[in-house]
This record gives sequence, structure tokens and C-alpha cells, in this order.
Amino acid sequence: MEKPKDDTNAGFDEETLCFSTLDLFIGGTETASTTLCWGLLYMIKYPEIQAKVQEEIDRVVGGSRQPSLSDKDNMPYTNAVIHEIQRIGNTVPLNLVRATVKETQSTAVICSLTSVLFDESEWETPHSFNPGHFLDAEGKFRRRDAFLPFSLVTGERECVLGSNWHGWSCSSFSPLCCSASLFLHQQVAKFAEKYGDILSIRFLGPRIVMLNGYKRVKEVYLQQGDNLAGRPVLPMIYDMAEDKGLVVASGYKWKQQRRFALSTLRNFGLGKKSLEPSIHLECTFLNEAISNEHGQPFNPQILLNNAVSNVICVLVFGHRFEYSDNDFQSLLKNINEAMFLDGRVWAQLYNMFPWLMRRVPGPHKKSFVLWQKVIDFVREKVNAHRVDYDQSNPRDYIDCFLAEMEKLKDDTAAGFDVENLCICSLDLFVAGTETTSTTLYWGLLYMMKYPEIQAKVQEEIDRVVGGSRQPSLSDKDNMPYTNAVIHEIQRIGNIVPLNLPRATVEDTQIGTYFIPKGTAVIGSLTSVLFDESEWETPHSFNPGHFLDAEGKFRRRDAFLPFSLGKRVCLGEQLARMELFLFFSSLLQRFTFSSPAGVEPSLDYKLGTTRCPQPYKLCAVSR
Ligand code: HEM
Repeated sequence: MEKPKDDTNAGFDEETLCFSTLDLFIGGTETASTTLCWGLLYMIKYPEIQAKVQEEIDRVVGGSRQPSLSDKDNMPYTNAVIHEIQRIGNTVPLNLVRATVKETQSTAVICSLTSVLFDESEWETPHSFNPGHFLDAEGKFRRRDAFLPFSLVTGERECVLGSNWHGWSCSSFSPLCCSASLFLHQQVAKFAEKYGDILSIRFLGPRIVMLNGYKRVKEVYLQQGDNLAGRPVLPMIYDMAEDKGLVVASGYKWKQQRRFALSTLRNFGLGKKSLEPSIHLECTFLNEAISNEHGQPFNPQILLNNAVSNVICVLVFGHRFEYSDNDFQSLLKNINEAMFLDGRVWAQLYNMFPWLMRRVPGPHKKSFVLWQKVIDFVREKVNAHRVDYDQSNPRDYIDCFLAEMEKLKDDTAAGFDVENLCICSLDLFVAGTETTSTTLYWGLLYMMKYPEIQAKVQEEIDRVVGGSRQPSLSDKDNMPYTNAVIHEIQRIGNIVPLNLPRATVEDTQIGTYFIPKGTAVIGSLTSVLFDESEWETPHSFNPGHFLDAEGKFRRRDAFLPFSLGKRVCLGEQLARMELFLFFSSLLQRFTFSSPAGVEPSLDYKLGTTRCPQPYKLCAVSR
């Protein structure tokens, strides 16, 4: 770290040190020990081979000293047996994924080691345990070209410890994990083309079943119903909130909490016209804050975050937060950062090796600290409610929950307790903030990128609503173009690309496959929102996807950004209301453009959600 100070790209820093050490540790443990496990198993299975190895050891080494590497050349049979164990044990069957470095768009390449170690044109009896593969007619050790369990010797990513050390690592784990989420959401579609629309993927951790394409995702999510209503236990989340809340709970507790949250939020106007005034008020505040920027470049992300968050805050906590409230703004920034960290390599490593990651430093520790601050904030709100709570006059979700706690005192399994109240409120607050505001953040970016589409939306708003009042939900049916643009922003924004994982509650059949109880299942939303058999131009921003020949709004079955089935997004109706009212109100008041000389970039940042790279815009009053 001290030597090549100027070369920051070489990665000589503390974080890389932690990860490289982790790579060596894991790569040097799991692989070699698995091979030894196979070795002993084969020795039990073939006692006559075991006896021949022992005869050679006794003859060459004797019993008074340990076998040494210098004996190896005199022990061809033992050496052949070890090689054959490695060949037939085939512990890294698919090899580690490589990615092309030049002239292709990060294509994943897998050179299957199974196909090499069992190649029928290379091995005499590929499927039998036969040390003879490595012995010549005179019983001398014989090298074989197709013996490549460490991957390829000439490849730069051959196992670093590999054949000299008799461990078995094969490349580095971090690039694999780092690319895992990217790899999953971009490459799974390509694998689906080749292997079908049900894939089973295993990245060092438990098996995940991936469903691809509108038809398959819809069929499985609807047919499996309750059976697919579980969530897998992810150590990173479990260590923070156990199985509390709305998003990660499963079973009876989840059912009770979801039912209660939906009916309570509906009572306060979720999905109904009665909520419109509170969203209108927030639109007014947001527009005012934006006009205070006087057309100068600024990043609207935190403002959008705050405005959207206020809508759910009124429902859950009973009040909104001023845009000048620095504590609240830094809380929103914490959520933003924690959600980003939770979608990164550290969280994936944590979920794979929790026993280890609990002990090593790194950004995953930061994520815990950030979430703890958010939980403390929610707990403070809950405690304040408990002080002045009046059962006859419930003000918000928290008050209603406190009332339900008294009613359902005896049903402890339903989760009506203070700890669960904190995490349920947190879930509503976070899920209700990040997703909708990220969609609006994409929306303004697309409007800058396609000013002609922005102008058509504004023309429709001017014609239907005019400038003297705010757009209302009752205008929506008369604004098919604006509605189509919002839908297209949600489709192409694809903010939850892999959906949230589900888990099977019972052993089950998906297609022709048997899926054991507790398996994680992911219905990829990318594969649905970009399904080439459903969308005319899946990769272009095209509001025409949602318009018929006469320019009327056209619903599309494959429009599933909120997922579907038993755990479909609980806030779908709220989000749809918010998107229409905020978006049309913003375009009624402003024209958005990129700062002079800056070309809007559609690059994204992938954390838990898929978010635009931070950008600035100019909002000029109309
Ligand atoms: C554009 C905005 C939004 C998008 C794209 C979105 C998307 C999603 C998706 C894909 C899921 C996973 C569904 C599944 O497992 O199949 C989900 C779950 C959830 N969403 Fe949303 N969401 C949005 C807004 C909201 C809002 C405003 C709220 C606040 C009430 C909310 C609350 C939730 C909750 C509580 C869950 C978990 C439901 C459960 O596990 O039963 N979401 N959302």
C-alpha cells in the first residue's frame, strides 16, 4: 500500500486488503477440503484401491516418517489416485464465470470444467473412478492434457494457489460477487434464451430459482399463490430486523400484518380520492422549492425524496417534514446510502458467509449503523405516540397499531407488539419513499433526454387542465399521453430489476422441476418489462407502448413493475396516484433541461434499486 502510492487503480487500499484476504481464505479452504472429502469417500467405496495406495506408501515411505513431496515421483499410483479424485470429484463443475474485457458488452463466459474433465474424446472411461487414466502401461505416472481442474494454465485467471499448492481456488471471488447482481439481471435473460425460462442458479450460497419472461413469471406467481408467499431468510436483513415488519416476514405474522396495514392505510385514504388534497399540498411545496432554484442547475433527488416521503409520513407518523429540516434530510440520505450498500457486493458476501462477515470490517458494517439510525428515528416517533395516544381518535397507522395491540393481546404470533410496530412503520416509510421518488428521478431525466416528448405532455396538460388549478386524478382519463409517458418511465426505469425474492412455503413443482420447501424464487421483472415477445421496442423509450392507434391509453398485461400475486406491492395504488399527481404538476409548472453543454446520461447505479447516476437539471418556470 505504501509503495505504489500514485496508482490508485491498482487497489492497494484497506478494503481490497480485506477482500483479497477473504478470497485467499475462502478459496484456500473450501475447495481443497471438499476434494479431500471426496478422496476419503472414494477410498471407502473402493477398498482395493485404498489398499494399493497403502501398499505403495508402506513400500516407499514406511511408517517412521511422514510422506514428503520428494517421494511423489516414486509414488505414481498414489499420485494417479489423487488426480483421479480431482477429475471425478469435479468440485467446480461450471468453473468460475469470467467476463470478456474487450470489444463486447461485459459478456459472461463460462468454460464448463465438467465438459473437460468428462470429455469422452479425452478419457477412456470418463464416468468411472479409474486411476489408470493417469498411469501408462508400465505403471508410471502419466500427465493428461484434459486434466484442468484448476482451470487453464495459460489463462490469466487460473487458480493462483492451484496445482503447486494442491489447494483449489480458481480466480478471485470478489469480481464474481461484485458482478453478481449485475450479472444476474443482465445475463439471466441470455441464459434463459439458451436454457429455458426456469433457471436454477447457485453462487456459493443456497440455490435460487429464476423465472424469466412475462408468461412464466405470471403463470408461476398466480398459480403458486400462497405457496410462493414466503420470503427467504437473508442474514444481512435478519441480523438487523429478524423476521419482523411487512417486507421480509412470512407465514401467519406476515398475513396478519399485511391485512392490517392495507385496511388501515385504506381508511386513511390510500388509493382513494380523499388522499388527493394531501398530495396536492405536497406538490405545491415541491414546486415552490424548485422555483427557488431560479432555473439554475441543481440535483432534485433529495427534494423529490422529501416530497414523496411526506405523503407516507402523514399516513404513518401523522405529519410531514419541512424541506429545511436538516435532520430529516440526513435521515433520507442515510436510507439512500444504506439501500445502495445493501445491493452491493458486501451484502451479498454477508448473505453467503454471515459467520465471517459479522467479524470483518467493511461497508456492510456501515449499512448496519445507517439502518440503526433510521430505526431509532422511527422508535422515537412510536414512543411519542404512546405518550399522547387517544384510542377514540386514531391519527395515523401508528395509533391504529397501538389499538390493535390491545385488541390482539393474546395472539402473540400475529406480531402486534412494539418492536414489530417499529419495523412495520420503517418498511412503509422506506418502501414508500425510495421507490416512487426514484421513478420520478428517472422521469425528469427522460424528459430532459426527449424534450419533444416533454412538450407533448405539457401540451396535453395545458389543454386538459390549464394553468389555473392543479392536475387531478379525475383528469387522468382525459390525459392518455401523459399517462402513457408515466407508464413508460416505470417500464424502462425498471427500478426493482430482480423483484424481491420469494420463497416456497411447501415442496412444490414449477414447470417440470421439483422445488424443495424454502427455496428462493425470483421472478425477474427485467425479463418481464423488456420481454421481446410483449413489447414492440423493449429497449427504447417509447410511450407508444401504452397508446392505441387512436391515441387512447392502452393497458398492457406485461406492465408489472409492482410484481403480482400474493405479495404484490402493497403501495401500488398509492404509488400510481403519487406518480400521476407529482409528475403532471411538475410539468405543468416547469420545463426541465440539462445544464448547458451537458448531454443527459441514462447511466444507472445499482443498489437495492436501479437509480439514475446523480445528475443536475435546470427547471425553468413556464
Ligand atoms: C413506483 C413505486 C413502487 C414500486 C415500483 C414498487 C415495487 C415493489 C415490488 C416489485 C415489490 C415486491 C413484490 C413481490 O414480492 O412480488 C414491492 C413490495 C412492497 N412494496 Fe412497493 N413499490 C413501489 C411503491 C411502494 C409504496 C409507495 C409503498 C408504501 C406503502 C410500498 C410498499 C411495499 C411493501 C410494504 C411491500 C412488501 C409487500 C409484502 O411483502 O407483502 N411500495 N414493491
